[in-house]
Amino acid sequence: MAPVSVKRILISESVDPCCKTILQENGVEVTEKQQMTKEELIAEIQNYDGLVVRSATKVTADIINAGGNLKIIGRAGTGVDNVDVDAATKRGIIVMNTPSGNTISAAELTCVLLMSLSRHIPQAVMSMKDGKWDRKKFMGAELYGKVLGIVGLGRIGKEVATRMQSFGMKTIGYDPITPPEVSASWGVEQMSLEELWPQCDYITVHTPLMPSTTGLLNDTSFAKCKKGVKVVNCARGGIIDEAALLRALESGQCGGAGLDVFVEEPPKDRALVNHPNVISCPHLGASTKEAQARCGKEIALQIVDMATGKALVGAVNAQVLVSSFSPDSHQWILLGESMGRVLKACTASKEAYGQVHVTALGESLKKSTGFLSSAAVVGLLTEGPQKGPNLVNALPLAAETGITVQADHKDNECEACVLEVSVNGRSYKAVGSVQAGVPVLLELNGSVFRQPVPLTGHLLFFKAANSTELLLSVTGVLAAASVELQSFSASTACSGEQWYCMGISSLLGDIGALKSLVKEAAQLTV
Ligand SMILES: NC(=O)c1ccc[n+]([C@@H]2O[C@H](COP(=O)([O-])OP(=O)(O)OC[C@H]3O[C@@H](n4cnc5c(N)ncnc54)[C@H](O)[C@@H]3O)[C@@H](O)[C@H]2O)c1
Ligand SMILES: O=C(O)[C@H](O)COP(=O)(O)O
Repeated sequence: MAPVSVKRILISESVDPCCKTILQENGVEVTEKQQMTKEELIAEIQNYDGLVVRSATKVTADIINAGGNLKIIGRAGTGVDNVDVDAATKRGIIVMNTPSGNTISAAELTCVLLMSLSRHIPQAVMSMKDGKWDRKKFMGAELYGKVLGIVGLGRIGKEVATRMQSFGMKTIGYDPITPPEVSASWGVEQMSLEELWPQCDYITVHTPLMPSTTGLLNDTSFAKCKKGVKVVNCARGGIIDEAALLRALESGQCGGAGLDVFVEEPPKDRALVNHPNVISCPHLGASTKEAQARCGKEIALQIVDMATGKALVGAVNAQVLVSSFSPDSHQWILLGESMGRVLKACTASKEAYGQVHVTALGESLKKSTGFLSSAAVVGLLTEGPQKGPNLVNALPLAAETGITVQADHKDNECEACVLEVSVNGRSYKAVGSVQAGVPVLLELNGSVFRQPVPLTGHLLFFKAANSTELLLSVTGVLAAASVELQSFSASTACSGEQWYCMGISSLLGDIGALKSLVKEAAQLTV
């Protein structure tokens, strides 16, 4: 992919100083401004190409839309639920995170909360500070031999499991994606949630917050648990329904809760925090020197790699772009975009495309179907030289305008890209390739060019019946408009007509001057 120009970055939260240093060492101007109000951020964001946040900055659609130059939102951490990723994608902005930088710290805090719950450590500490010596009140229970249910067996879930196994806990779990044989290899037996709830002495959740995980532990699931079950939420507020948790604590169905995260942070409603069987932290899972140093460094390096076109790591909304960072991909992206623009010009379509079908031919393009189809859609949807769609938002924009995009790959001796579009029941087709590092057009609507057409500069396409006078007349029109002919290519005849392409020094002021000479004509700059 072409490097994304990132010159100015705003860091809106307390991110490790190494982030700023790395960005500055790579020529990026960095401004740090913390605790801005939403209005202040909206006013400020237009001055930046990038924004780096942790979890406290709510990067809402109105902030994203105010960022006219924004190209990248970097999350120095894991959860991106504070970023409106859909709004960013629509605006063509890459969102990236550093998902493994704080895994160990979050897992360790989870283990600390589990241990604290078993021995009432925070309550005992407070009682000591109060001058008491209460040995009876804080009778605990061993973790040894107890069952720990882990909901969400990703990075943190796995680290929690292996650590708590060393205390002799039996670890069971549930995850819809992690295969049971994988979790079994690190000692977690998977089962359905229905089977899991009644077996657990402790439950800890490690999923992202999304509709399917909101309220995972609720009145119904608490009712299925052992009486006195203890729960930990070090993932996101709301995965354990807060009102249901309070009810379960009050009834004794839940024997204790360790909470690092809340639906509202800081929580205005203090009922849970103040409950005697709740121990809580102000979202400290990632607050270690090591985690912050990792996340700060990783997000800075990821942004630098993206901006220099080296690699795309950690993007959560632009998977299709990952393979576009290989050294050869740049010219193929240009090809896809140029072919889209050629078909757009030659169909002169003011009507929406119904279907777009991109076929990547040849072994080496096997992983390129994603970015080739996005690039072709960029070309088809681009309206002029102004900032238009890009590889991040092309497919969502196509879907929004009712265009169906299909992409596939076929084995072929030579590498090529075939782009077919349908407009109003008519089909148009272009075939192109990259030859000697230059994107070229090989075929247009069934007519094969005798010489590949380099897709660069100002191009004039026209279709007409072959005749010697035709070319003289067309060059006459060019000369009259002081336009120089720079290259020429003609296709083989298809149904008695041929496509011609001329490289020209500038676009014709009035392409209508060719009207009486040709059947179809289009010009564009690529
Ligand atoms: N408290 C903190 O400071 C802190 C620090 C780091 C991460 N986190 C949070 O911890 C959570 C987990 O982080 P991670 O790095 O392990 O993420 P991860 O992506 O590695 O793992 C999440 C797992 O949840 C699973 N999952 C998704 N839907 C599920 C469902 N309905 N039921 C069960 N499992 C489901 C996924 O398949 C995945 O395996 C995230 O929400 C993250 O934001 C909090
Ligand atoms: O998802 C995360 O990475 C954690 O919740 C940490 O958030 P923080 O960076 O705001 O501490």
